[in-house]
Amino acid sequence: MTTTCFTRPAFTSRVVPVIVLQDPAHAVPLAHALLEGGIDVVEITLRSGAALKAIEAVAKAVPDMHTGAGTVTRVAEVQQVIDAGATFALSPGATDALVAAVEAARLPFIPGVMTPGEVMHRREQGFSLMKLFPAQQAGGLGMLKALGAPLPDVMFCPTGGVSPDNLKDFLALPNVAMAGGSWLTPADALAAGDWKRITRLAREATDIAATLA
Ligand SMILES: O=C(O)C(=O)C[C@H](O)[C@H](O)COP(=O)(O)O
Repeated sequence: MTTTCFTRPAFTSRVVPVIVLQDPAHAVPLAHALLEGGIDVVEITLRSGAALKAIEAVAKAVPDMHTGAGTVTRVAEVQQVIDAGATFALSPGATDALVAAVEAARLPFIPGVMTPGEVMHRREQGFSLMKLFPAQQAGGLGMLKALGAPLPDVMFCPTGGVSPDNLKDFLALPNVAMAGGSWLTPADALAAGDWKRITRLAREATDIAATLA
């Protein structure tokens, strides 16, 4: 068992916002808006130049938020996100070098997978929770049901094509721990500082998840 794999994340939300921030000043108000909507985890992706500063801001100013770094695809990024204050990392895929780096750094990590072979490879390395990406394009609900038959001990966070319309179906599957998506933090809402809209989107998602509790 790797020491970095997730068995059960510390956060309670079954919905993970996948966030691309262009302005680090948006990070803290966004985190508060999500918390107000019942979401206590963020995946701040390294898909913008503001990402590390945003991670640092939330980690310092919003202790109730579990701050994850997303789109961690390079070994050098592991220490960068740790230094910024991320408490865990996620990736759209994974490499053995990246797994070795998070293992050495003891950073909890959710690797991305898309095929049964990749799932078996990461399970062999001790991971029991994996990001199915791109979830919808990879087969969505049917793919998860198919994976669950031979590999029932692996849990997934489907990401990619998840929306309020299919969120309940994903979360209802026995091998889905939580689901991620960008719909919770629309770029226009971030740009406008429309934090009430962000809270509404979060509450909508957490209410959907609560129907399955
Ligand atoms: O950046 C990463 O590390 C990724 O894993 C990609 C994101 O998860 C998807 O781009 C989210 O997809 P949507 O929710 O359909 O917008």
